[in-house]
Amino acid sequence: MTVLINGKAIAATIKEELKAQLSARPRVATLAVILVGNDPASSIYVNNKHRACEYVGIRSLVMTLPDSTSQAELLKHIETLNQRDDVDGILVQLPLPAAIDSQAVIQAISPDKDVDGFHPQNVGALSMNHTGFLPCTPAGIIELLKRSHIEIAGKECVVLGRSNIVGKPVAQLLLRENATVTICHSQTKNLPHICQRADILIVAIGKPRAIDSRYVKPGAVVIDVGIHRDSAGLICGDVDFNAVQAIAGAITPVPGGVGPMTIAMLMQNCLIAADRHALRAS
Ligand SMILES: Nc1nc(=O)c2c([nH]1)NC[C@@H]1CN(c3ccc(C(=O)N[C@@H](CCC(=O)O)C(=O)O)cc3)C=[N+]21
Repeated sequence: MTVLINGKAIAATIKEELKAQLSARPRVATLAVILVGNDPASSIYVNNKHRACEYVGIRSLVMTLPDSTSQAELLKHIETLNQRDDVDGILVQLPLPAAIDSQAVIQAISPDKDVDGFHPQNVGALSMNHTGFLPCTPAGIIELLKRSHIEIAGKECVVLGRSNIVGKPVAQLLLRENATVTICHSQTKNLPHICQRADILIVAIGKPRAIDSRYVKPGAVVIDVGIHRDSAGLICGDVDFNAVQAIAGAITPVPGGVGPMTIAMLMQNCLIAADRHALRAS
């Protein structure tokens, strides 16, 4: 019997917990989100984040800037938000227009307000097990495994993809949880063979339905980070769900798997940011 890992339900539980904690704080937490341009997927995600904020009781300020915004203008907005004492967390939705250097933008965000966990200081903190902000998708994956009572310590984990926002940080977090971790990428040889080793397979390659049953050991846990809209308009992941669910021990659906957990972890990071902010001010 394959277990369907219900990220939507687990995320709802976490948001419920955060709502209770936030309501006990004397000061309302505030997240500022900057969206540059009008990519339809980005608009959906930003909207989902805004709705989650409203639900848990975080004040959300969404700043929508035109596609023509210059890097200098964007940096000026970030600097203003860095200085504002009523703003606890700052998120600049990615991807940014090609004319803007995302790395420069990420580095401009105060590490104390970097609720995405993308600033080099927070990336370094993750690899050294220091206090920082964990990136939301990787943190959401670990939380999904823990709340599904899936043991990580000692397990063979294979991560497909080496991006800065998912592959590399989720590998770090799995390592921190005492897994044996292999990271695979576009130049990995014998990919199906290596994936077959995995007790836990994390797929973050950005290719619709690319991973089928040849990559999966019977009974393995499969976590699908991808999100795509196919030619028929259906939302799908990087995993061919219908093919893999027959063989996996547990699997996340898309939608309703990792995506909602990313947002729940963002809400958690906002609470943490607000608490640390209050502590610094006291
Ligand atoms: N600075 C920054 N931080 C991010 O965290 C960030 C980003 N940029 N850029 C894009 C990716 C992607 N991402 C998602 C968030 C929610 C869903 C989500 O809510 N997914 C729903 C369905 C969404 C739908 O209806 O399309 C689900 O999987 O069930 C998906 C993807 C955050 N990202």
